Amino acid sequence: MVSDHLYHQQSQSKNVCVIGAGPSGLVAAREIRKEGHTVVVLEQNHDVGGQWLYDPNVEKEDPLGKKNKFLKVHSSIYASLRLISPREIMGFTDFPFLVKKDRDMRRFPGHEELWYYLNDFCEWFGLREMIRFNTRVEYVGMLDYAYGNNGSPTDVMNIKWVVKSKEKKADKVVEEVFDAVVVATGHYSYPRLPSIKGMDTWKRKQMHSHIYRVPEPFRNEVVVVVGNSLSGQDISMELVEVAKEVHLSAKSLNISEGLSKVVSKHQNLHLHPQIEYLGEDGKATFIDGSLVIADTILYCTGYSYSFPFLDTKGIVVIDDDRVGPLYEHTFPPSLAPSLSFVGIPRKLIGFPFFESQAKWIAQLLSGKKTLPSWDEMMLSVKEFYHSKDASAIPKHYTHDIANFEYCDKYADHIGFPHLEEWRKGLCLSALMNADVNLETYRDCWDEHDHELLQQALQSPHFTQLQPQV
Ligand SMILES: Cc1cc2nc3c(=O)[nH]c(=O)nc-3n(C[C@H](O)[C@H](O)[C@H](O)COP(=O)(O)OP(=O)(O)OC[C@H]3O[C@@H](n4cnc5c(N)ncnc54)[C@H](O)[C@@H]3O)c2cc1C
Repeated sequence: MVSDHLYHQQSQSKNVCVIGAGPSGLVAAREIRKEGHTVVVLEQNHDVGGQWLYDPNVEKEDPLGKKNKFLKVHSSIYASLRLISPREIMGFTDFPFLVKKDRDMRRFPGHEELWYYLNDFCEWFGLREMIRFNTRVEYVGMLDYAYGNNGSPTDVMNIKWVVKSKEKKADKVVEEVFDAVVVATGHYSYPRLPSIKGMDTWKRKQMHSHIYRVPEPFRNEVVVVVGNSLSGQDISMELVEVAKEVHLSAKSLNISEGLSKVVSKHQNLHLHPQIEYLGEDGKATFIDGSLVIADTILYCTGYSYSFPFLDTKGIVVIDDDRVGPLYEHTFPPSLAPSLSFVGIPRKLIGFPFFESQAKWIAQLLSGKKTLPSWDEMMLSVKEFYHSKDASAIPKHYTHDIANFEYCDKYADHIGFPHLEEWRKGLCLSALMNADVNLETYRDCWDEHDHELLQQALQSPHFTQLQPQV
C-alpha cells in the first residue's frame, strides 16, 4: 500500500463527505485526502466499484424503474459485458490498468476485470479505510446559507452540509455535518424511458436494460429492443442466439456498417424504425406501418441523472438531463467549492477525467486554487448553454463531451497533464473499428491500432509509473 496522503502540504484542511465508491468517488477520495483533507466515503453497496460491482439481482417489482425514489440495485451491467474501450486508455494516470496473470488478459476484458482493477487501486492507495459500506445517503442539505443581493452566496466557504445516511439493516438515520460534499453517485442506473402510446397499458413483459442480465429468460420469445446504441446493439447480438425473433427499433435507419453486417448475418434479427404505438394485444406497430406481435419490449434507451438525496433549495436542478447550473460540469457557482460533482460528463475517457475533476476540487478546498467570480462562472454556463442551443443540441445531451480538446482545456485549470496522444488515438481507433466491425472489434484490430498500442506500452504511463507488483 502507498500512503500518498502523507505527502500533502497542509493548508486549509476540510472535513469532506464523498458520496459513492465507484471510480469517481474512489479517485475523489484519494485526491482530496492527498491534499490534506479528512475524507469519509459513504457507499450504499457492500463493496467498491459502482457500476463495475456486478449484481445478478434486479428490481423485480419495478421492471421499468419508474416507481422508486431510491433504486434497490445500482449496477446496470449485464453478465456478458465487455469494455467498449481498450484497457490501456482506461487507467488513472499513475495506476495503469495492467494485464495480470490468471486474470482476464484481453485488451477489452469482461466487466469483472475492471472491478479487479478498481479493487487493486483501493488496496494500493489504502482507500478502503475511508469508506463506510452499506450506508445509503438519504439527505444532503445546507446548514447555513445566506444570499447576497444578486442571488450569489455571501459566504460560500462557510457553508456547512448536513448529510443523513442510513446503514443497511440498522433502523437509525445518522446525521453528520461536513465542510464539503462531493457527489459521485453515477448516472447509469435510473432508466430514461421513451414516451410511446400504449406503453402504460401494455400487458406483456416490458423492461429497461437496467434490469437485463442474461439472455436465457428470452428463449424462444419475440423481443423488440428499443434503441440501438451500445447496450441495444450488444444485447440484441446475444439475444439472437436464443430468442425466436429480435426486432431492433432504431431512431434512424441510417445505421453503422458494423450493425448492418450483423443484421444481414442473422435471419431472426430485423431492423425497424421507431415504435408508433403498443397495442393491448401484444402488437408493436412501427412508424412505417410494419408490426410484430411481441412477447417483450426491452428499452435500451439510456439513463437519467438523479440525485434523490440532494436538497439545494432549487439551486441545482435537473432539467431534461441537464444538471445545472454547473461550471465546467463540476461546480454549482452559488455553492462551489463546498458542493461539487464528479463523473457527470459522458462520452469521454472517464477515469483520467474524473481524476482531473478530483484534483481541482481538492485544490479549491485547500485554497491552493480559486474559482472565477460567481458572475464569470454563471456567464460561462450561460454561454455554454447558448452554444448548445445554437447548434440545436437537445438539452439531454448537455453533458455529452465527445471532444478531447475539452478534456485538455479542463486539465489546464489545474496544470494536469493533457491526455496522451496514444490514449486519444486508441480511443478513436476502437470507436472506428466498432463502427465497421461491431461483432469483432474487441478481438481484432489493424496495424494502426497495433502501432498505437506499442506507443502506449512504451510510454511513461506504462514504463515509469508501474506501481503494481
Ligand atoms: C452497461 C454499461 C456499460 C458501460 N461500459 C463502459 C465502458 O466500457 N467504459 C467506460 O469507461 N465506462 C463504461 N460505463 C460507464 C460507467 O458507469 C463508468 O465507467 C463508471 O462506472 C462511472 O463511475 P462513477 O463512480 O461516476 O459512477 P458509478 O460507477 O455508478 O458509481 C456510483 C457509486 O455511488 C453509489 N451511490 C449511488 N447513490 C448513493 C447513495 N444515495 N448513497 C451512497 N452511495 C450511493 C453507488 O452504489 C455506486 O457505488 C458503462 C456503464 C454501463 C451502465
